[in-house]
Amino acid sequence: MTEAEFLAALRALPLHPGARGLLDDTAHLDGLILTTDTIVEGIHYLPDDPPADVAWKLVAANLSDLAAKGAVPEGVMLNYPLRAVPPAKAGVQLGDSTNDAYSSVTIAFPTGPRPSPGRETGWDEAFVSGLDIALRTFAVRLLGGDTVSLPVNAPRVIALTAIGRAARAPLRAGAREGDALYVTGTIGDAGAGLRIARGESGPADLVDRYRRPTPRLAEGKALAPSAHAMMDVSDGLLIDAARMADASGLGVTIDLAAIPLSAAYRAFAGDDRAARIAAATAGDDYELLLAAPAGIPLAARATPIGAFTAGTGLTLTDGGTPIPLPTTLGFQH
Ligand SMILES: Nc1ncnc2c1ncn2[C@@H]1O[C@H](COP(=O)(O)OP(=O)(O)OP(=O)(O)O)[C@@H](O)[C@H]1O
Ligand SMILES: Cc1ncc(C[n+]2csc(CCOP(=O)(O)O)c2C)c(N)n1
Ligand SMILES: [Mg+2]
Repeated sequence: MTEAEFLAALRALPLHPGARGLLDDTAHLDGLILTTDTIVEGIHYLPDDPPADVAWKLVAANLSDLAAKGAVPEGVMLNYPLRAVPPAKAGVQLGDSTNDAYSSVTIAFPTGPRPSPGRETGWDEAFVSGLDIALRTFAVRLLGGDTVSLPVNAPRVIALTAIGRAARAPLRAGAREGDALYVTGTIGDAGAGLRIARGESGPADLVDRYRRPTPRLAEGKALAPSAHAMMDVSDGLLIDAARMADASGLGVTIDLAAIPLSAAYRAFAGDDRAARIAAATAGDDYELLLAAPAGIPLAARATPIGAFTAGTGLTLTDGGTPIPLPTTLGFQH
C-alpha cells in the first residue's frame, strides 16, 4: 500500500470532526491544535547524524506543523525507543558499526535472556541533551510520553506529539481562486544538505539546514491572519502545493523561476531548470506555503511563486512558459 492509499483507507473510518477529514497538517480540538510526527533512522535522518540533531529535527518537524496553523506551542509528548546492542558490540561507539546499510541488516529477535537496552555509548544521553536545547530554543515543555525497547539492530523510530493553541487556524483547504501562492525562506537547502551529508562536497551550512531545520513559528503566527490557507513544506514544494490546491478544490500554477533559492544552494547545485526542480521536489524544507490575495502586504516575508486557478492539478511554468511536470513531485512513503 502507498502512503496515499493508506490515508485514503483511513479517511473511510469514523473520523472526529477535529480531524478535518485527515486533509490538514493538524487536528483541532477546542482551541487546541494537535500534531504528531515520527522520524525513522535511515528514512528521515542518517544513522550517523548526531543524536542531538535528531532530537532537534524531531521537535522542529512537529512544531513546523503548528507554525503552519499560526499556533503557539503549548507542550510535547515523546515516544522513545531504547535500543539493545549485541553483547559483542557492547561499548562500541555507534557510527563505527555496520548499522548504516539497512538493506543488509539482520534484526535479531532474542529468544533467550534479553540484552540490556540503552547501552549504545552515549546516544540516548546526547539525544536528551539535544531535546533540552530544542525545547528551550522553541520555548516549549515536555508533557509526557512513553519509553520502549527495540530489538538488536532495529532502526530507531522516534515519535513526538505537539500541542499548541491558535485563535484562528488557516486550513490547507481554504485557498480561493485568484489567490497568490507564497512561500517563506528558501527552498532546496535541506535536500542539498542531505546530498552533502551523504558524501558530496559542499558547505556545512546546507547540512545544517538538513539536520536542524527551523520551524517558522513567528512567521506562521504573523501570516495566519492574512492566509486563506497555510501548510508547511515537508515532502517537497511541488507535492505540498498540489495538496493544498487539491484540498481547496482548485488548480495551482507555480513558476519555477520564482522559487526562492539561497546563494549557498545556487553555488552548490546551480540555477538551471534541473537544479530548480531538484530544490522544489527534495522536501525537508519546513518552510511555510500560503494562499493569500495577490499584492496585499504580509506581516512576514514570503515570496510569491504562483497562483490558484479554477480547475485541478499542478501546472509548472519556467519564466511564464509551461513546462512538463517532473516524474516525482516530492517525497512519498
Ligand atoms: N497513521 C495515521 N493515522 C491517522 N491519521 C493519519 C495517519 N497518517 C497521517 N494521518 C493524517 O493525515 C493527514 C495528512 O498527514 P500528512 O502526514 O500528509 O501531513 P503532515 O502531518 O502535515 O505531514 P508532515 O508531517 O510531513 O508535515 C493529517 O491530518 C494526519 O493527521
Ligand atoms: C536519510 C534520508 N533520506 C531521505 C530523506 C528525505 N525525506 C525523508 S522523509 C521526507 C518527508 C518528511 O517526512 P514525513 O512526510 O514522514 O513527515 C523527506 C523529504 C531524509 N530526510 N533523510
Ligand atoms: Mg505538514
